[in-house]
Amino acid sequence: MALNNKIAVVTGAVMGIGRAVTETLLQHGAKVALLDVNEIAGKNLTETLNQQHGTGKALFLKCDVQSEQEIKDTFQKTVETFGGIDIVCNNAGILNEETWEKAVSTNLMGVIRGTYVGMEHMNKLTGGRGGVIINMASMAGIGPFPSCPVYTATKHGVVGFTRAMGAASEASGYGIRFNVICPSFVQTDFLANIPEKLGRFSHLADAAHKLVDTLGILSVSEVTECFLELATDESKNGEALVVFPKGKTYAKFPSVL
Ligand SMILES: NC(=O)C1=CN([C@@H]2O[C@H](COP(=O)(O)OP(=O)(O)OC[C@H]3O[C@@H](n4cnc5c(N)ncnc54)[C@H](O)[C@@H]3O)[C@@H](O)[C@H]2O)C=CC1
Ligand SMILES: CC/C=C\C[C@H](O)/C=C/C=C\C=C\C=C\C(=O)[C@@H](O)C/C=C\CCC(=O)O
Repeated sequence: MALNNKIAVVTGAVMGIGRAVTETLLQHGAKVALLDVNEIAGKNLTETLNQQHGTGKALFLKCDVQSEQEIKDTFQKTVETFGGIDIVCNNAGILNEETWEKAVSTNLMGVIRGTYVGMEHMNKLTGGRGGVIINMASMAGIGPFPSCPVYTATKHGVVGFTRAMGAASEASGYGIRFNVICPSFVQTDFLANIPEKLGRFSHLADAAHKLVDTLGILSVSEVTECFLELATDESKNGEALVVFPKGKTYAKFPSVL
């Protein structure tokens, strides 16, 4: 699928990986709705992006992915402004083992909300034109990360949900592909103040930092390369693409059948 003239929604679009995904989409000729809780930075970024890529290519919409109503309203506004939705990147996520219910609501339920509302506009069976939904998980969605069990659970949930949605789409004819990216550590503000974010597991922060040293740190562009591959390659559906500094690989899962 070529990205030129496609319409995309990115959650958590103002910083880090979401911002890089947004910039990549714009560079490839797509129009992007940037959804984020950070209104001031979001508006400033969008002004800059419109100067770089052309007026009206980027649209900032304040949205907390914890709110189904805000997701519905902002996706609707995207459709009214740009004329449809072809690509959704459910990227917004936090690490906080203390306020763990917020982490579940943001990382897992936010992805499910964004997926289901996105489908209302994209599903070919209900008048949409199909497209691709790419969710942001983590390597912690593949293996257990002892210092952050709830974060691990949310990311395992995102991987399982996305794979199941890929299979459901194929079986139902939605015309939407569903894929998930599982990066190891990425150079963003997300990695700041890790011990504070681990709550009752802050005593395991040193082990987490050692893992960062062992695995190394990815640049956001290494993640956007994965995004581009999963967005443009029409053969990819229900895939989990794991990326770490050594390279990227499609995850293989044991079959229970
Ligand atoms: N940085 C890393 O090492 C890794 C990050 N990830 C995942 O990638 C995604 C993005 O992470 P980063 O860019 O590193 O984080 P970041 O902290 O740099 O940026 C997150 C963005 O999401 C927004 N956001 C947070 N809560 C939100 C909410 N409830 N609704 C809407 N927007 C919200 C923030 O305002 C910010 O713009 C997350 O899902 C994270 O779990 C996955 C693997 C590694
Ligand atoms: C502290 C969390 C910071 C960032 C989270 C982000 O999503 C990045 C995750 C990157 C790597 C994930 C690693 C997953 C680890 C596993 O698969 C484990 O099974 C490895 C085993 C031990 C880890 C060492 C430890 O923490 O004790």
